[in-house]
Amino acid sequence: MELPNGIESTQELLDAQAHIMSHTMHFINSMSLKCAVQLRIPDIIHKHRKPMTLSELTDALPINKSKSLCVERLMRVLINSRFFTKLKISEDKEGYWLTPSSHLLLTDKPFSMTSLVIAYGDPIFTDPFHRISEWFETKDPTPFVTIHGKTFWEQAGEDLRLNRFFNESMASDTWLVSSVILKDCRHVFEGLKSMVDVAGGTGTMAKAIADAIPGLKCSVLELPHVVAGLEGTQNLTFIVGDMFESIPQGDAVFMKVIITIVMH
Ligand SMILES: C[S@@+](CC[C@H](N)C(=O)[O-])C[C@H]1O[C@@H](n2cnc3c(N)ncnc32)[C@H](O)[C@@H]1O
Repeated sequence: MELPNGIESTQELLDAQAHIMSHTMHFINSMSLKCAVQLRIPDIIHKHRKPMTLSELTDALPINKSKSLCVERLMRVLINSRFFTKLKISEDKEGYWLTPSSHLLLTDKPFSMTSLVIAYGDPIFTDPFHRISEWFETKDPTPFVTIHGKTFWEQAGEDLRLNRFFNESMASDTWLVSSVILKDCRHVFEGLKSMVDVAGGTGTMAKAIADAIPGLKCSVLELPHVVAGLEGTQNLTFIVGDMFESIPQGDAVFMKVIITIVMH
């Protein structure tokens, strides 16, 4: 067998093929994760309170039972990506159990990331990634604009569903991050009198910081559709504006998930 140019051994040939296959199929990991959240597999296993066998899990799932064999395949993908683990129940039985990551996929629990998984797995986010090469040929600022003819933020301003689920998913992420920041980096905010959270979403971070630091007044600069109907408090103010036009004065400026997402 003649090896292609640039490949020196059969092993290198097979490694290169596996490498390409792995990256080509990688989207299956994201979609399997989304499916697990939609089917509430973490909740079902958690509610069972002990490792769950394949047949117990299949019975508990709201699925067409003719698909039960595929549950095993789905769980295999999810175990491989460390969302679940398999534990021995008895000599000849194993059961699925949660990992630290799947504890964050329980609904209605602190730090739940389910809304983020669903939001980022939505076609509104994934479709533009199918069109990146086409976007490179245009002058459009993002692939989202190539598909929808407007920026993501403009679209969210017109589409209530998108606005709601995006804001919710950001708030859930921020809930977790704000807890860690206030636990480990509280000293950064101490002594400040005012702080502006630029593009601060629905104010989850600013509220957490303002509540934790006495004497600190926080404001959130945001687009109108994000803060419509939200009311501030004595130490939290919502300001409608465009961060590319002006940023209100403050002792400190806070930005989370802005530089890479909004600045282009
Ligand atoms: C990825 S989200 C991050 C939200 C928040 N910082 C968080 O981490 O939860 C980006 C935010 O930027 C806001 N945004 C986008 N363009 C903006 C602009 N020109 N001026 C102010 N806010 C903007 C969006 O409405 C959105 O809430």
